Amino acid sequence: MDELHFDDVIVGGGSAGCVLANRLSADGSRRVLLIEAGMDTPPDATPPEILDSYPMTLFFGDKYIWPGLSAAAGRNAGGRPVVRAYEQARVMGGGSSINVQSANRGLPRDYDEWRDLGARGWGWADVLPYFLKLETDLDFDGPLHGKHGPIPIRRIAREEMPEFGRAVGEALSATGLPFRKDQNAEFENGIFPPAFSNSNDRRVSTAAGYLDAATRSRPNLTIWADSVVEQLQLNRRRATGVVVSLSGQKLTVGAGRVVLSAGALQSPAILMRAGIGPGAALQALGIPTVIDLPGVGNNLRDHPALTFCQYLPRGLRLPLARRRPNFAAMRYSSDNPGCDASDMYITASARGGWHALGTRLGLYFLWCNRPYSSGSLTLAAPDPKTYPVADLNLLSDPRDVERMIASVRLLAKLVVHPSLNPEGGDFFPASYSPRIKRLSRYSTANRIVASILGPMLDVPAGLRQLLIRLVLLNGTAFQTTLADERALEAFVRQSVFGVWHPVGTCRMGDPADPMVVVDPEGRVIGSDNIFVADASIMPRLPTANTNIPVIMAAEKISDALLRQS
Ligand SMILES: Cc1cc2nc3c(=O)[nH]c(=O)nc-3n(C[C@H](O)[C@H](O)[C@H](O)COP(=O)(O)OP(=O)(O)OC[C@H]3O[C@@H](n4cnc5c(N)ncnc54)[C@H](O)[C@@H]3O)c2cc1C
Repeated sequence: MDELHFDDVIVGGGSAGCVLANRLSADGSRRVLLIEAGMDTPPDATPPEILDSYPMTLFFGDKYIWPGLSAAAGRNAGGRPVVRAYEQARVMGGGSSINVQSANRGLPRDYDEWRDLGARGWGWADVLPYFLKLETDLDFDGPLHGKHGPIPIRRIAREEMPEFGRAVGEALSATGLPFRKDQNAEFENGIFPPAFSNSNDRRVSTAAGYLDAATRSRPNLTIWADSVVEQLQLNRRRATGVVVSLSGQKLTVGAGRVVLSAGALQSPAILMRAGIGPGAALQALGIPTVIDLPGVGNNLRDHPALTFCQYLPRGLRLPLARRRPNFAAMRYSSDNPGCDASDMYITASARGGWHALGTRLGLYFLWCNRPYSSGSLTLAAPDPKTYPVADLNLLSDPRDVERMIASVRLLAKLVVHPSLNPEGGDFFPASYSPRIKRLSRYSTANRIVASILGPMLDVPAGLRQLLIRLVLLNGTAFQTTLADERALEAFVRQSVFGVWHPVGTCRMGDPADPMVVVDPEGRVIGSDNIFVADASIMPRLPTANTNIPVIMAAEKISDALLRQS
């Protein structure tokens, strides 16, 4: 056998790719190659910032992301796309190595919806065994929890909450929603302690959980890091291999099967460059169509989100030594006509940044968990070095913008609570504007700037609010925006961004549906041996962050691939 030939070539060692590498190589008769563009994170040499329970420094630097990647998020007042940086992982473990570690499954109705949209065999009863398989829940057991999987999941009990956790719980409970304990098994609305893929206050990525030392020592598993797949090679509808760029050298690797796990932006781009996608658009770029699949790149979805900060009185601040700052999550219903229940989500953290400014600020994420808007991903050029064009097209559906506006109002009302800080002027949008992003990067210069700005916030409220307005808000108090319907809508449209959950660009479903890209086993429609297993295949967003659903999907497709071997 040719030395550079593998039975399974997995493209992308992210949240999904590491799962596939483990599960497929468990069959000792198959030679498996995992190729990751970013650096490796072996068990004994994982950088401390990746292990850190506090992740915010990771994605405000270029080391572990695709530098310069951007996406159109909302539209400005003139209807023009607002293009913003869109951080996506480039490191072993992918998103699971840099994300916030929130570990949510979503709701049973999400997967029943996938099934009803044509993804046969992906209803809640079908996917639950894979949610159980992937986890070791450190807090709960019973029929809805796994105890033996590679990803540990834990929460911080209310009794162990620092003062901020208790205060924010009290503030959110003004909604009348009950406190609940387990967002992965209680499917009603409520205020939950967030669940995290984390053990002993250390991140457990899929690289850590699935590519442990024992798995890495399997003789039939080869792992190439710092290696970029530039091309999928085809003979008609069959993949024969991939072209890899490795330290400036190009290498061709033969493959019995190719599994694309390069994420929702890159997997469809790899397909399109190989001639699998919307025929007319490919031809316009001079790419001959091999399989005309109009759904490739279509159906790009993310949860529309906004972020806010609140100045915290001294007693609510979290010492930097306590790493994990997230203490509450609220799942609730907008009650907007025509919208599903449990469609909105708010999380609260006791730290707005890693520096002296951030430690004085609480951070609130607000997002719509059941958006109706969808966008698209297109190729700008056939060249693999040119990023695809991502248009999240957030808020194109009026129901999405209406719900975001109402939720901003709700959050602004809830947090101005005596247990937190009753001063309305101390609550203001962060929304990761370019200015806030620059200040969030981990650097000595920012440490110095923040160590000057931070203590300046501890002045009397009037002065502080003036400072916030002038330095962070371009002059206009947020309360003025809140009081003006049109200004608030313009703010929401301008500031909305995706919460790093792109999905749907290689939608899974019924092969008879012309917009479907992969069948329920992950096989690209019309191809012999090309599969997609990552966030791209999701027909719709789950009512949750996407990492745990991606791992579940990778487990399920691994099973299907093993059955075919
Ligand atoms: C900043 C951030 C915060 C997030 N927070 C959370 C959270 O708290 N909880 C949660 O559930 N979800 C979160 N998410 C989302 C979640 O992490 C993703 O949905 C998930 O990681 C996607 O998994 P994936 O396997 O589809 O893609 P990825 O994990 O992105 O993996 C794709 C991998 O493929 C590699 N790759 C791409 N192209 C090539 C190529 N041509 N050659 C070789 N390798 C390639 C990439 O480098 C990457 O490592 C977050 C994501 C980000 C980016």
